[in-house]
Amino acid sequence: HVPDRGIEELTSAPTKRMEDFCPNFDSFVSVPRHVADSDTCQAVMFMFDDLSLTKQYRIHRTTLARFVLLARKGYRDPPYHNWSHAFSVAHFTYLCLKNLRLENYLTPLEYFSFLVASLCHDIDHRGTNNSFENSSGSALSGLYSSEGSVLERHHFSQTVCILNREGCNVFENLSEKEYSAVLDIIRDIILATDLAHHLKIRKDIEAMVSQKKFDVHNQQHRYLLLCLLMTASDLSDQTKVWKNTRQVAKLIYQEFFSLGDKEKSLGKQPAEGMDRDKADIPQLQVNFLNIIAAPVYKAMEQIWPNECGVLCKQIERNISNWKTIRQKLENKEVEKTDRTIFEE
Ligand SMILES: Cc1nc2ccc(C(=O)N[C@]34C[C@H]5C[C@H](C[C@H](C5)C3)C4)cc2n2c(-c3ccccc3Cl)nnc12
Ligand SMILES: [Mg+2]
Ligand SMILES: [Zn+2]
Repeated sequence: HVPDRGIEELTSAPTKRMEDFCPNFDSFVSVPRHVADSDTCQAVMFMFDDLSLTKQYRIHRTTLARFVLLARKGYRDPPYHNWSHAFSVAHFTYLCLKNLRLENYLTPLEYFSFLVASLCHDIDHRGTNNSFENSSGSALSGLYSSEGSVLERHHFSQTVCILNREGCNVFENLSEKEYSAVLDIIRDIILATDLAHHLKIRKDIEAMVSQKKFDVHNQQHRYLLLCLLMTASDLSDQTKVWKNTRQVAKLIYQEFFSLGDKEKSLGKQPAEGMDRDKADIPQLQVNFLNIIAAPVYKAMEQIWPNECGVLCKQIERNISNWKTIRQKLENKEVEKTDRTIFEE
């Protein structure tokens, strides 16, 4: 049951203008985690309106409100993979749609699906990971382990359930054919958020962006671009100011270490990055940012040098900050405690 109070508030006249949500709301320098939790659903409605999606696809306000509220309700409350993450990912997608002129790179249905998929890409996340789902023989792995990307298939399935709910389908005015195309695009985008999948295709992405060969008529090129941009949105906390990056790392390792504790209680040895007794967080983050995150935004910079330079610069600053913390720990200048790593 969707909270009616929410629908009333969301469908009545908007109480906030863009700048009221957070400073520079439509610029890459803005920090969506600074938007008040009580304003996030209204801010999502604003994004659909501001991108003219509400008008273009004739989405009733109550339908959009119900959809956003149900998406929010679909998220649980683990330290990181919660509604705040979903909102900040959808916000980065909005920034890309708005600042990178994606109407010139994607079809209208891909453009629309990208924002919807971003909002729903982690629905019903349990704070676990695919390796845990498979090794614990969970219900989700029973359903999806033969295809892989167990969690991501579940997030997609939950998204379809929301769209099938009475009065919640933001795609209700599309034809049968368009709706089926949209579901395929949303599935591809959500499956692309499995980092193991990203690692498999990133050579193809780099080949496409390096020779400035992007061909908007090439369906495979548009698919690779959507995968790149979705991963960029999923990791976008790393392109923000250091305090945000550091705070997010704290949440991620809270989630990782709780999972590691759970694996230990099941008599399993967690991976080093999930083991609170072994993980060297500054080192792990320097590696993650250098090997996985930075190349994502460098690939974007090859297509949009003027707009994405700021993202690459901020990632470099954040890497350098992790290196400074690592150096202090190595020099034994400071104790290796959460305070040192996450608060100083
Ligand atoms: C800051 C930051 N650090 C992160 C450090 C590590 C990993 C991580 O999953 N590593 C890998 C390392 C190899 C190859 C694959 C599969 C597994 C084996 C596990 C990935 C993710 C991290 N991450 C994410 C994120 C993105 C998508 C899903 C879940 C998450 Cl948590 N978003 N932000 C961050
Ligand atoms: Mg995910
Ligand atoms: Zn995510």
